[in-house]
Amino acid sequence: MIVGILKEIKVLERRVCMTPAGVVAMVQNGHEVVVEKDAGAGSGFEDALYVEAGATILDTPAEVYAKADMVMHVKEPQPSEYDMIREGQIVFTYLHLAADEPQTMGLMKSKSICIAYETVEKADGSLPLLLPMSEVAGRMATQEGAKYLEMPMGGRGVLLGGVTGVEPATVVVIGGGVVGVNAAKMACGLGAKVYILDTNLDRLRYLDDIMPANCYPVMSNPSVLRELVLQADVVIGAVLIAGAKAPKLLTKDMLKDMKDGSVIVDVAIDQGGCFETSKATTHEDPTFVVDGVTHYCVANMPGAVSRTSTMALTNATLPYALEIANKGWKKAVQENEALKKGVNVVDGKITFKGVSDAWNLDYTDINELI
Ligand SMILES: NC(=O)C1=CN([C@@H]2O[C@H](COP(=O)(O)OP(=O)(O)OC[C@H]3O[C@@H](n4cnc5c(N)ncnc54)[C@H](O)[C@@H]3O)[C@@H](O)[C@H]2O)C=CC1
Ligand SMILES: CC(=O)C(=O)O
Repeated sequence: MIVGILKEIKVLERRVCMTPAGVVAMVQNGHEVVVEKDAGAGSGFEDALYVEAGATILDTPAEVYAKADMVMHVKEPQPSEYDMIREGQIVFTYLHLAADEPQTMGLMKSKSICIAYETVEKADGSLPLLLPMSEVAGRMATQEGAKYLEMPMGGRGVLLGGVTGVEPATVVVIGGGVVGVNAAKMACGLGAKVYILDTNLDRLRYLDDIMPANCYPVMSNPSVLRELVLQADVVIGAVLIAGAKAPKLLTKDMLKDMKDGSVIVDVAIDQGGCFETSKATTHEDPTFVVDGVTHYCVANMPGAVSRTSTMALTNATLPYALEIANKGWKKAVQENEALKKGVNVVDGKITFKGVSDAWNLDYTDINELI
């Protein structure tokens, strides 16, 4: 198979979807790899390293789309790319289609096979290709919260951990999954008072066992949330209903009673966001203020720490990319249930329920197509 590695084009997105080490593995398995010029430069992987690994460098995305059987990205294809995608081509990347109607339509029209990293799901419910970026985004969420609490950044001038004789900040994390735990771990390590909310009692029990003493796992419901966000200096949104739009948990009404200069970080923005006032921002202009509360809503947070993220992401995606390349998408999906859950669009048909529900489109069971 010919595998195409595209350069990211979202604002200040510097990750790349395959390291030179990944190219070596592809080539060893008998595949040809074409890499768009400078695709890895933002993560410290120059073109020469890809050539040494056995890849060919192409100048433009159009050439990569024209040549490859499977194209890989980190972020979703942008509108300028929809018409370059060929019928029957495999597109393997983050898609987040339940939050992006134009992209859903663009990919349906392309008649390609679109496999979303974020909906690949193992039998235990874990999301192996979302997990590494959730670890990064969770850890970053606390850093961003701490940064925007500083007075020169428009915050209320509170140090997350406090100091001797002065109480620490209160951090409320909504969602106790991978993002939530990583955010809470960082906030606890810095000495904040941390509440972590989830609706899954087993998960809360687990968090109660493993988290440090300054972390309080709490059952999430609207009245508890209202009470806690009023005390909060930082609120981190980290809920997920896999592949579906995020529920709006922090309402406009709650927001207006929050402390002036407090910060909310909506990590779930890639699934539409879990705060009513959220709208996606970019690394170029990451924040905006509503009712005195700073909103940080960057949909590709890990892009800011591109080298760490590229390595963490490709550690997870490479085995799946190799399986698709080695077997072809149909056989790979027939033999790997986790990968099957990643298939969102096939030949113009939506095969992921969360996406068809989000846009009122017909749903086709993937088993009818393989
Ligand atoms: N903005 C960015 O750059 C990035 C965003 N993300 C996003 O972060 C979100 C969270 O991802 P993960 O932590 O990996 O998911 P996860 O599945 O590990 O955790 C989600 C948690 O939310 C909980 N939950 C669901 N509904 C809830 C509710 N109403 N109240 C409280 N908790 C609730 C679930 O029980 C689960 O424990 C996803 O939307 C993911 O796509 C992930 C990485 C990067
Ligand atoms: C999860 C995701 O969309 C990202 O890492 O950008």
